[in-house]
Amino acid sequence: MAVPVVDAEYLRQVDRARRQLRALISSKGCAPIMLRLAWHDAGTYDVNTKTGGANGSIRYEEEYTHGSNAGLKIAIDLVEPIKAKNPRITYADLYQLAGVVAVEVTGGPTVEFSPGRRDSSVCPREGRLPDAKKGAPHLRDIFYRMGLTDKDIVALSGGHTLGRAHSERSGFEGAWTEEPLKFDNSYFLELLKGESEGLLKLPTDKALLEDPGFRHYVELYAKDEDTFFKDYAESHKKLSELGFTPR
Ligand code: HEM
Ligand SMILES: N=NC(=O)c1ccncc1
Repeated sequence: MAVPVVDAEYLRQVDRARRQLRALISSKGCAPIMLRLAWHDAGTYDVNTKTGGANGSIRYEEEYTHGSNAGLKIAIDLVEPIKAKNPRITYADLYQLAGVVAVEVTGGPTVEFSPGRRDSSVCPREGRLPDAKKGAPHLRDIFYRMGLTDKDIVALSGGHTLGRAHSERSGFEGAWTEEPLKFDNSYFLELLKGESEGLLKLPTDKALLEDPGFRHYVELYAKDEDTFFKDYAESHKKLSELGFTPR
């Protein structure tokens, strides 16, 4: 699909959509699923073939019906009225803007947003997102394929400070933290605390503790929330621009 022309009107619609997303996400408490939508659209990127990435393809039934995307049609439908009111914005930009606003309205760091992502009608085959039942080697296979690093893997896993698992979607159940609508470093504090009644730790979450390369960052972020926020903002921007080069 065509590369969007980011002119004054496009930028005006981005500002308007940002305000509308803030209102929607704050009023509905849907920051977690919006962040998951943005990450699942972008996380299909393959740096070797330059396919997938933050291109809006998750809006197609072929992709949102992938097992790993269970539940995300809710987020896709929630943002559709904002797309209708701001038609110049691509879905690719809108989904990433929703992810950035979700982090902002829950008290997380400001993530820089550059508009201009083009929409694609090509859906990647299922299997590009991580399998929660696996461990460190799998995490590296998946995220290195995106072009991301160990630091990105741990910082971005901090996104599990928000929201919860739903057994009917993924087979897992529960939140990772005591305050699932507050973006902070509590995911890392809970990881180091060990098992807590009622809180979730996925096998992939536990892998961050068992692998020395990952554990270094878990301990850093548990100790220093400012450093977590700085590193998270950088990694989230990288994730949100997979397959896109800001002009
Ligand atoms: C590191 C590999 C990852 C794995 C294996 C993983 C796995 C999962 C699983 C199984 C769920 C539960 C889905 C459900 O049942 O509703 C989930 C939820 C979630 N994930 Fe991840 N995730 C990963 C990385 C990320 C990243 C990078 C982000 C964002 C930066 C993220 C953000 C979220 C959020 C916000 C939720 C909660 C959604 C809700 O409350 O509806 N995850 N993740
Ligand atoms: N955040 N990641 C997820 O929601 C997820 C990733 C892979 N499989 C199921 C769910």
